[in-house]
Amino acid sequence: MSLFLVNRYLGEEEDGSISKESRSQALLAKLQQKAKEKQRLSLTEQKQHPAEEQTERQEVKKKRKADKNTSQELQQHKKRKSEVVPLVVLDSNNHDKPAEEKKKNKKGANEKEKKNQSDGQEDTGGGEKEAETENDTGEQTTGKTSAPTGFTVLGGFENKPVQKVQRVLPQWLAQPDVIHRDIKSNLIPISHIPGLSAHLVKKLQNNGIQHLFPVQAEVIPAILESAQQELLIGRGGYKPRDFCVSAPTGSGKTLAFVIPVIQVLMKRVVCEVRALAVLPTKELAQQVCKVFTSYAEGTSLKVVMLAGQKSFAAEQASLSEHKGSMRRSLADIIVATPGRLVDHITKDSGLCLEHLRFLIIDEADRMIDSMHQSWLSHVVKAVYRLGGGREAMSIFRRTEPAHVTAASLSPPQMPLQKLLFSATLTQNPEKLQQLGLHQPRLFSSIQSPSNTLSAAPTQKQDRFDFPQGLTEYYVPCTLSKKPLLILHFILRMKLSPILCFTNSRETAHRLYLLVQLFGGIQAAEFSSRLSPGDRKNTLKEFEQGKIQLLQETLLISTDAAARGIDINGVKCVVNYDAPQYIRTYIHRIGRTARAGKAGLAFTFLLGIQEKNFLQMVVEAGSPGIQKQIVKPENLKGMEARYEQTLQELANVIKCAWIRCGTELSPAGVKAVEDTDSPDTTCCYTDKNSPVHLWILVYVVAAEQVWKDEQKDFVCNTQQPGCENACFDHFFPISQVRLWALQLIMVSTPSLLVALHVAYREHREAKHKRKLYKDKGSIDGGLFCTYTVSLVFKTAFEVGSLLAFYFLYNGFEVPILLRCSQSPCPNTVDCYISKATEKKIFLYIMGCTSILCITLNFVEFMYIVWKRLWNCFTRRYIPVEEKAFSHCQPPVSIVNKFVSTGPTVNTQDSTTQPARTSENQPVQS
Ligand SMILES: Nc1ncnc2c1ncn2[C@@H]1O[C@H](COP(=O)(O)OP(=O)(O)OP(=O)(O)O)[C@@H](O)[C@H]1O
Repeated sequence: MSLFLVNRYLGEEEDGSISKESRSQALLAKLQQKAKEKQRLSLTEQKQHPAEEQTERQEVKKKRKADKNTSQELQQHKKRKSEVVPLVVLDSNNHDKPAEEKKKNKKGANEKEKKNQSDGQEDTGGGEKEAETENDTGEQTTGKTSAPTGFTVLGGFENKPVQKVQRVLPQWLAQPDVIHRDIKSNLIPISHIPGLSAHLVKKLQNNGIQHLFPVQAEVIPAILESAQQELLIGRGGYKPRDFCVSAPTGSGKTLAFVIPVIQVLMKRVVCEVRALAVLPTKELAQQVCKVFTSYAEGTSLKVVMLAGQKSFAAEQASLSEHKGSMRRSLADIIVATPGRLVDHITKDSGLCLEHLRFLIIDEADRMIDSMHQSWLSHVVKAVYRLGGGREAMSIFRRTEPAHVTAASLSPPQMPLQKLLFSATLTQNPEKLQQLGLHQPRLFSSIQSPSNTLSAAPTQKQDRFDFPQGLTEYYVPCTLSKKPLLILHFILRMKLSPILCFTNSRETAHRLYLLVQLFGGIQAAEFSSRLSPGDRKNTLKEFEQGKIQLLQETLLISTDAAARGIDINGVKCVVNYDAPQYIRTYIHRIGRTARAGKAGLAFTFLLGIQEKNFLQMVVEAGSPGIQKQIVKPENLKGMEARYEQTLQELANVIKCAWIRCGTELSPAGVKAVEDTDSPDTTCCYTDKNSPVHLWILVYVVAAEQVWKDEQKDFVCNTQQPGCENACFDHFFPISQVRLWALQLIMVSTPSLLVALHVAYREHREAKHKRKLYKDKGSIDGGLFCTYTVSLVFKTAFEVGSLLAFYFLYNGFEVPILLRCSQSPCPNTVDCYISKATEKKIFLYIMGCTSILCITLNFVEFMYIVWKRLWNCFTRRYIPVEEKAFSHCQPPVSIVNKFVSTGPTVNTQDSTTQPARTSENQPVQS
């Protein structure tokens, strides 16, 4: 019925020069004028066709009457059917007709309306007609035509297409302080940063930092300036503005808040919690806590972490101590995860946030997503806990932020300043609103149309910035080829260390087992399967593996390591499974190309994923993702071994099921592997087992040879004691016992190795995953144990051999011995039984010892040589690898083994290398 269509969004009428008031006045005048015109028109029409109208009215009346009858009938019918609620049909005209008929009517009405307009309103112009046809404004038009005659039509101006609402960002979001994207060419010397304390300058220099990155150079002075009035009040008595920082991954955001917060808090007198950094995961909290601790060293500031790494009680003890009724805070800066933080707040564990000055929210977009946990409201409540009573009058009185008025500003207030950091900060004001920011100021490196007030209305998603040194590729593949591809990347393309992301922990685990069985790669798994402690160790070992240049290193991870984790020296990130969200993609690939370095990111894409993924990446503002096709020939060499590994994996899984009867765990798999494989570390000790068995047989045989030793030692004398003295002289130590002693001594070092191996197995079983390298290799501490054991074994063998030689006159066992020992009266003749047999046995023992010494020596030389060889081959990196490590455009390295087929974008052609010897696989 209503014909007022007021377009609230004035789209094309917008003119920057016209003020809002004048625009609305103009609109009002226009509306009034059009209403008058319409009224005049309808009056004229009424005068022109009074007879027609009369007939029409009668017809309408008749129709209504008929409708009324019908509706009454219907009502009665329905009443009869169910006597529940009487149905009142207000307008049977449309409601009782079938849908199709209604549509027809509508359409007809539309057409009629259009005709009327073209006939009667020639002044509306073609453009409007077009607009009406384009936009299906059926409802409004129907409303217009179905207006019963006899009513005064109000307004009645022509329909306009409904304008799309333009996204107009608040000014602080639309016009941020721009941060340079290129780190390398925008380094700022520390000395150029105003207001940085000497202590921090020295600390930075000690940590090898001479220049600050652009984000640090912008944000640090800004935060320092906002805290110029020390801790109590903001500048000029006002609350300081909150800061939001959006900069690419690896651009140094952590230091951008650590440095100013430390500098501001350094001057505090009483220890109270004044800074709280909230991070989404334990690993991140740990990382940030480490940076805070490092820069707080040498000051009286205390940093405490609340992330569940320690027990709740231990964390509680680290927060405060009580002396009588007095509470003393033990923390100035707290780094926490939201869950644990809320635990401490709600359980009143002694965490006092009443003096909180800085609330740092790192990975802010993720933290906004976790807002349903209402951690922020808990924090805010804890901060403004001081309510009525004595404190209300205090100078430190804090009230929750509300509208700024003269009254609210009159008492000075200790402000709570929020600092938000993220590489993918949302530009959605509704989301940001949840954080209750106070006059926020945005620092951003994004140069997109969204930075202008007339943001593109078609923009479906936020745009983000990508690290400068990053080169992105996608690799079209099939599901079955993915494992082969990752093996190819690591073994043939030598892109190690690789950080490989999967979408689920099951995929991560399966891939990990496969790579382990394939061999030649030091792989580790990082997912929620592991305990936090193990995750920490895994990251550490992965970094160390890279430092030690041990082997090809691969970390297979779920998105647990996608955000914020700073792993030193990751050359290449592989998205084994394509990420579903652009933010996930940006954070994953951001684990490489950090701090201005170069890096590669590969995404394996199935045919079905290609279109959507590429569209998502391009819309997010990627500088360009290139296509790489790995030729099937390049994978051929590995296929046989891969097939074999798949079979092995199937067997291993089967055996694990049979033996363990449980879910396949690395420990279970290892147990099966160890028994199935002939070359295990356990077998180093077991390898000696046949030898020992053989020796045992000897011992038993020797017992037979020597059992009559003293009984059959006969001397030609009656003098008591002489025979004993002579036997002792010629056999100072029983040969059998000496030999047994030799066996014990030689076996002891092997026992040490066995114990070490058992300890490692115990650790792996405890942590339910494989912690050590290949079964056959003696790595880490086991290498030392094994080498020491070899040295000792050899020494014992040599010692026993010498003992035999000197004690038994060079393995001589004569039949007749001449003895003149006391108490023998003179020289007497003594006879040894089975002398020749004993001599032969001694020779065999001697030869066995010599053989063992030789074997030990050869083995020792072999493992030392192997170790040296590994170091040698690793130290001398092939020229092309060196080129890569010196940040040459990584494209050439990629193309060493990757051929480019038909490409999607033109950049591909530039990445195609000439087929030279350099492009051949580097065989180690
Ligand atoms: N001024 C600097 N000079 C040299 N290295 C720096 C500097 N600032 C930071 N770094 C190093 O850069 C790396 C990345 O820094 P940081 O982890 O703070 O990045 P980020 O922006 O927080 O990344 P993300 O968004 O992934 O969390 C770290 O290893 C850090 O030590």
